[in-house]
Amino acid sequence: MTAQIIDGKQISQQRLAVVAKAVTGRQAQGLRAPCLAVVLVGHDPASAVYVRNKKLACEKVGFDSRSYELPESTPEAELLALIDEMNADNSVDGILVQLPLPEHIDSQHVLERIVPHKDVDGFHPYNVGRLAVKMPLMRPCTPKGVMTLLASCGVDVVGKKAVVVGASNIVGRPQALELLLARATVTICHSATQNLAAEVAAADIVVVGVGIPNFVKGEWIKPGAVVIDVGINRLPNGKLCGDVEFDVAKERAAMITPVPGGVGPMTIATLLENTLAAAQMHDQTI
Ligand SMILES: Nc1nc2c(c(=O)[nH]1)N[C@@H](CN(C=O)c1ccc(C(=O)N[C@@H](CCC(=O)O)C(=O)O)cc1)CN2
Ligand SMILES: [Mg+2]
Repeated sequence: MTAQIIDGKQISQQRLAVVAKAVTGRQAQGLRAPCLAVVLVGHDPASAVYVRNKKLACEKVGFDSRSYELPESTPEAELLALIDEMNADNSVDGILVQLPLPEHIDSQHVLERIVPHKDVDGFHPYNVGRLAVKMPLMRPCTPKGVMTLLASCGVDVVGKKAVVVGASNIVGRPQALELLLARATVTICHSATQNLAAEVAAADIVVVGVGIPNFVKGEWIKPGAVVIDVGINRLPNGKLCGDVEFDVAKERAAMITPVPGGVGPMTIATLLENTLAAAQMHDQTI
């Protein structure tokens, strides 16, 4: 079997077109365009690319965006003060602080400073907690984007055995909560998992986000499984690759996401969907 390659780029463009239409609709009603504030601290080259792509996506759908590019040495207190300003600013609907932050800044402090209704990344413990108690509000973009991909490809998650490899706050943990919300039977694997190959081999749906090239071997994949690769690794030759051994896995899976062009573009489309939702919630409070 050769897998269907899931085209995340195309699906993300369809989602962005829906967001763009909603912006035009808002403006026709006399409402302003949603506004996303993006904060980048330091000069991590990958983060700079992601932030630029987020700003371009905002332009594409007609959002306003504000950009704050702060030096690597920015004190945590200064960043917290900027967040306080944006929290209080009625013209800002969504606030995003690009991760990772420099070592001297406590990321959790920063993420918890954003008011939950402007937390379009869905990283505030309030929003993670809401997802855990089946009352999602702002949902982390990558895991929600994965659920959109699965739904767009007609994958029925209910009752399926889903295995999430990686337990990070950005991907693995919220991904497991999303899959549980969708009524899959979920296993989370991490660095202390005893027999990873056997766990993966039992899965109907595998989502991998560990940040190690080719970490999940193609021969572990159950024939007919759906494989979602969240990893984005830059190889010494400059090429990008995921966390799954793609060439072998694609000969066993029913569907698989490529890297690039799979989950990555969905993360940005979902961020814009969350920002639109934040603006809609904001309309209801004024
Ligand atoms: N505040 C946040 N920080 C980080 C997040 C996040 O969701 N919020 N996730 C990642 C990085 N990320 C978004 O910020 C992200 C990563 C990759 C892509 C993407 O489109 N990738 C492309 C390839 C792009 C390239 O050429 O490098 C793809 O996979 O096709 C979008 C967003 C960590 N930080
Ligand atoms: Mg830190």
